[in-house]
Order: sequence, then structure tokens, then C-alpha cells
Amino acid sequence: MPEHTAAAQHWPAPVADRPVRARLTLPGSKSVTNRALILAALSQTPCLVRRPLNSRDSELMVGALRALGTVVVERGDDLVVTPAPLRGPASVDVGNAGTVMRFVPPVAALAAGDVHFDGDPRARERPVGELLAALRALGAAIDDTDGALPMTVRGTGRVRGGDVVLDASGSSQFVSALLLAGARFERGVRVRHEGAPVPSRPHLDMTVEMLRAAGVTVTVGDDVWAVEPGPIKVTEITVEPDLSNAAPFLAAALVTDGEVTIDGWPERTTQPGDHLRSLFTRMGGEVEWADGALTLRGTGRVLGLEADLREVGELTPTIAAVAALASTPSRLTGIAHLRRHETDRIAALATEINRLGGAVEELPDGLIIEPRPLRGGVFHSYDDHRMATSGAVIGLAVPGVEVENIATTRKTLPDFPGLWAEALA
Ligand SMILES: O=C(O)C1=C[C@@H](OP(=O)(O)O)[C@@H](O)[C@H](O)C1
Ligand SMILES: C=C(OP(=O)(O)O)C(=O)O
Repeated sequence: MPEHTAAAQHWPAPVADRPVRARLTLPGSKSVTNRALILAALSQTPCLVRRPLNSRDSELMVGALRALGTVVVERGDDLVVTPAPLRGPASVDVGNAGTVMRFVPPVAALAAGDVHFDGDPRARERPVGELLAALRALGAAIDDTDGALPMTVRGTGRVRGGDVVLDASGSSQFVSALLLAGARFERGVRVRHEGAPVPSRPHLDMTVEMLRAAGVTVTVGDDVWAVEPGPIKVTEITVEPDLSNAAPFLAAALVTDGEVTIDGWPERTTQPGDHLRSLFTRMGGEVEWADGALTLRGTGRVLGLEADLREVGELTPTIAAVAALASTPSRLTGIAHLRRHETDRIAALATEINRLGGAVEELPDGLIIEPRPLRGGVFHSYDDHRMATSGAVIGLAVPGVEVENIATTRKTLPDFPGLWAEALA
């Protein structure tokens, strides 16, 4: 049964009856894993992907690339990716993975044969039209449904490439998608963004950094990115732990006055989760990085936050959960694009926190969250992994919170309930 139709289960969120003290190693980053898999499939050499995420979004990416002919083999916890000529006919299930629905179509355009794309019902509502229009302008043939899924990329084995202008205000993934495959286009690709600001800049930096590490020449200007045509050569990529998925665990220390250490936290990284160091400090935590581990200590106060989260939108659900438990108000802005994430996260957060007695007001591009005492109740997850973990954070401090469909956390974490129990033990 597809996961989005899995029977709704209510998971009683554990209450922290004492400060959470834990030291944890987290699974690999979704964003790094799925970029690594794309680059490895387009590489001239086999590639060892070390410590990849092994969860729904990465499984969907592996499935997509296998469908196009790439050989992906497990070796212990690692993956060996052996590139092969890309070919259709093939069918790709994108699930509700933005990285699969945006990063794979340009690869499919390089394949010889038709590649059909579809996914969870929500995937048909998530934006992809701007990317498809850009791909067409670069020489690809695509049959879509009014700029959305389901669609078929009619791959011919080659893409002309060249200059293209697109509006990436809906998702940074449109730009990342074109850059990741662009070196394999005959003329490379030069992407210019025009429109409201592009969100999630760190993810674009991640794309550029990983391409350069794979031997690709990339130049970056103001809202312009160019990839030279040429070979992609990558033999090994080590995936960092998922720092965005560190958010609920660090939040657990913050809201219970505890102390949580995440092992393997890179000293320098392009992952947006690294911004948690400053964001959670502003919300009352004390953060220390030493010897490759990050520790967050609660200080007995949880403060609201005024912040533009455009760059780090995927951290919003956890920040909103902490804000709902804070002693001062929060105003989170710059995140209109979250309305087309796994769910409309702005509406979902307001509805669910208010259902527990909160005082949250929706803005067109964000949330105002006033402090209120909360009560128990069902916290719906809307098939959104980060909504589910946010319910768990609130449940630490509010007895009687039940998270509906906690299993949806498997999008990017193979065993959230197990890790949560380990953290609280
Ligand atoms: O490139 C990536 O890996 C991602 C980019 C961001 O997408 P948007 O720019 O659509 O927010 C982020 O929210 C998503 O979780 C992962
Ligand atoms: C927006 C997210 O995912 P996706 O890669 O599906 O866009 C997310 O993980 O918060």
C-alpha cells in the first residue's frame, strides 16, 4: 500500500518527565544523498556513496535511477553506483520527494526513450512547471499535465542546453536540477533566475559545491549559475548526517532544559541545518561545537523568534513547535513557498497548534505565534515528516499529544520513533 494511504495511526507522543540528555548519531542527509546519487549516475566512473540515507526519499531516488539503467548495489551501509547508458522506456515514482520530481527529469531527458513520472497525490500539486518549461527551452520534449505531474519526458539521449531564464521563487530545486545534469548537456547550461527571491540558498550552494567536487566547472553570479559542458567524474562521496533532522532532537534539549549532542556535525557545511546553531541560540539555547559534535544545552528559558526563514524554510516546522512553547511571541516570515511543500506547512502548523489551544496567525508568507498554555489532542501530520516531528516536540512538554501517522517520518528518517525513544531513555 502506498505510504500516503497507510491507515492513520495515533502515536502517543512521549512526555519528557525530566530534561532530555542524549548523545546521538543521525542518518545521512536526504539532500546530500539524492544529489550524490544523481551525480554518480551521470559520472564516467563508478562511485561509492558512503553512509547514504536509507529511507523513503532515497529509496525513490535509487528506484528512479535503476529504472533508467543505472546499477546501484548495496555494500554494507554504503551504495556502489555504476553508471550505464541511460534509457527508457521507464516509469518513475517520485512519491512526495521534491528532489526526485525535480532532479530526475533533466536526467531522463538525457536518456534514450520515454520516461513517465507520477507520485503521491500531493506530488501532482507541487510546482514543477517552471522547470519543465526551462527544460523544453533547452531542447527537451515533455508531455505534462498543465505544468504538473503526471508527465512523460521523451528522452532522445541528448539535450542541447545553453541559456535559460526561469522563476525559481517556488523552489530552489528547479535551479539545482538543471545544474546537476547541465554538464552533460551539449552546451552546458546557464540558468538565470527572474522573480521573487529564490528560497533555500544553502541548497544551491550544496549543489554547486558537490558539482565542483565532481570535477565540473561552475560559475555563480547574482541569480545566475553556469555549468560548463564536460565529464562528471566522481569516485567517492561521503554523506554528512542530516542536520535538518537534528532539529527536533536539539529542540528536545531546548524545551526540556536538557542537553543533546549530535555526533558527526561537520565544522563547515552547506546544509541549512547548520543555521540551527544561531537560530536555537536566539531561542534561548546554548550551543557548542567541539571535536566534530554539536551540543545544545537548555538554559531554562525558551524564547520566541523574529526571523526571515526563506533560506532555511525546511527548519520552519520545528522552529514553530519550539515557538509554540516559548515565553515570548514569534514572527516567522519569508516562507510563502512552504505552502507548496509536502503540505501547506503554514496552514498546517497554524491549524494544528491552534487545535491544542495555541494562538497562531497565518501571514501570506509566514506565521505569528503567541505564547499560550497548550493542552493535549491529536496533532495531524498531513503526510509531512516535519509536521510529525513537530508534534513530537510539542508532546514533550504537553501531556496527551497524539501524532497522527508518525510513520510518515520515514520520508527522511528510517526510524524516528526509535531514535526519539533512544533520546528520551
Ligand atoms: O535541494 C534540496 O535538497 C532541497 C531544497 C529545498 O527545497 P525548496 O527550495 O523547494 O524549499 C528544501 O526545502 C528541501 O527540503 C530540500
Ligand atoms: C521540503 C522538503 O522536502 P522535498 O525534498 O520533498 O522538497 C523537506 O524535506 O522539508
